[in-house]
Amino acid sequence: MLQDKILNFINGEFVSTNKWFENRTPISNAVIGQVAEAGKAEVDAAVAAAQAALKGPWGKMTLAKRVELLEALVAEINNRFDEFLEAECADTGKPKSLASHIDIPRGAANFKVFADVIKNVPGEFFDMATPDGSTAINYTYRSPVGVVGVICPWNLPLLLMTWKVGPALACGNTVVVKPSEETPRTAALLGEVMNKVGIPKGVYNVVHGFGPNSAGEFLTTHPDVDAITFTGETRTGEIINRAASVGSRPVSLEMGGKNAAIVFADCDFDAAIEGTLRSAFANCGQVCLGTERVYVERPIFEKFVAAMKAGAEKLKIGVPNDLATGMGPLISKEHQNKVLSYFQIAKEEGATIVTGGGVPDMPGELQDGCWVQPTIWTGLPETARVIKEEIFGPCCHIAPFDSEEEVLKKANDNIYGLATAIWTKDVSRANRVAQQMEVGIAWVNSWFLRDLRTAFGGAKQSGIGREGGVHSLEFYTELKNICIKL
Ligand SMILES: NC(=O)c1ccc[n+]([C@@H]2O[C@H](COP(=O)([O-])OP(=O)(O)OC[C@H]3O[C@@H](n4cnc5c(N)ncnc54)[C@H](O)[C@@H]3O)[C@@H](O)[C@H]2O)c1
Ligand SMILES: O=C/C=C/C=C(\O)C(=O)O
Repeated sequence: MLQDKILNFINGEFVSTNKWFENRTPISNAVIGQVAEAGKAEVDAAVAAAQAALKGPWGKMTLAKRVELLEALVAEINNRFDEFLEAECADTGKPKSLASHIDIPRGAANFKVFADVIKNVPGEFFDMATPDGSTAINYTYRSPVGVVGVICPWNLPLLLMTWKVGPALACGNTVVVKPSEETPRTAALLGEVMNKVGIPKGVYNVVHGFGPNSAGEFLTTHPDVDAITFTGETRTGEIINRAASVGSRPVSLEMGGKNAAIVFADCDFDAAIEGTLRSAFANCGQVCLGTERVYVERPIFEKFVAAMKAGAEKLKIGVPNDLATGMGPLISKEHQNKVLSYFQIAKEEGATIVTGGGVPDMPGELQDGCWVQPTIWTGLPETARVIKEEIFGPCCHIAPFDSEEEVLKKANDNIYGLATAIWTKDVSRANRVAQQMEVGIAWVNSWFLRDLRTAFGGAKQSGIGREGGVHSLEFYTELKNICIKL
């Protein structure tokens, strides 16, 4: 059953306020709930609870017990899998077939992987000679950074939130989470799970609201927040980076992308088409790692465009519960307007519209939903805005190329540097191109294939820092060197 009132979660309790905002489902744009917006007072209370928890039972807990609790979280998320699925699909409109494979299982896996990391990570040790002929030993010790402010986007709400809350808790921190105003449900539901498994009060807190002059700003400018981790747009990340600079607090930023796929003529054609269709249209194109620029070696260009067109036109646009649905709606009317404005810009820039470019006909109440067609363009110059700017919708431009040098230059000519997908059977070339791509993540003959122990993050304006596996420890712990003269 979906809740009609979505509350803040502070110090182990669900907290209402006297200011509410609407929770809408993008499949029809209907209001399906009301969310209690946290003001300064609630953010203060959440941060104070998180500070207190650091000094309480959580701070004193053994690593073994913490790991046990994280593993209990995994089990309880899995117990309540269907509720998480329902909540995520209500907020986002994404197909259940997608959320049941990606969003919710990763919500659980994000706790498991960091429980394992923290159990197994070794420290560093150096033995040294001292000037007086004696010796000293140096070893490292990791302490939590403290209260971590977690600011989340709406595209993969539970997945991206737990990708930060998992390592934060594994390392012994406490958190105050600000979910996106578009997708408050799963963060609130996780509060119930925290209580059920016995995570001490104040360790996990959720404050709902917006960015400027709301919970987001109150949280990131709060002097008792010790570190801030953010996923979202680059422009918002810059504001958060400035907020974090007050008090010199550590910040981790996972931001926008304008990712290029590079398809060589020797690729496994069917695999390249399947992967590129997924990377352009999965989650209605609302994946930071998604492909919006495709470069295809000229001998297979026409064939590739035709196969992409056929694949896009086969995608069934529909509601979450329909297992045949291949693509849901965009997140909101505001975002639909943004994406449609780029569809218009593409026309004005002189693009050839291979397929899509508008709003699909939807029946009944779905007419008011935030739908757009999967869209493919060709024929634009590299300077076009739809090739330069992140759109975050189900669309891509496909351009031919003739040489490796040319395609590398084009693919790298962007302010973003998050991810790439390279399609070729030539392993030497794959390695050469991957090394020269200015990105944090390079996939070869795959896309969104995630081993959670690997480093994840962006180059250039796509991010600062890396999270994942032991890399997360760099951000979520304070590394201390202890030197003992013997
Ligand atoms: N690199 C990655 O790992 C990654 C992953 C997912 C999404 N993204 C990016 O996220 C974007 C889509 O998400 P979005 O639209 O929710 O991003 P957004 O930047 O609009 O919002 C993200 C969060 O920041 C909050 N926020 C906004 N202004 C704020 C302020 N002044 N102070 C504090 N908080 C503020 C929002 O309320 C929301 O919770 C895309 O650009 C996408 O590429 C990046
Ligand atoms: O939309 C962005 C997707 C990010 C994915 C991850 O952060 C991940 O898989 O850990």
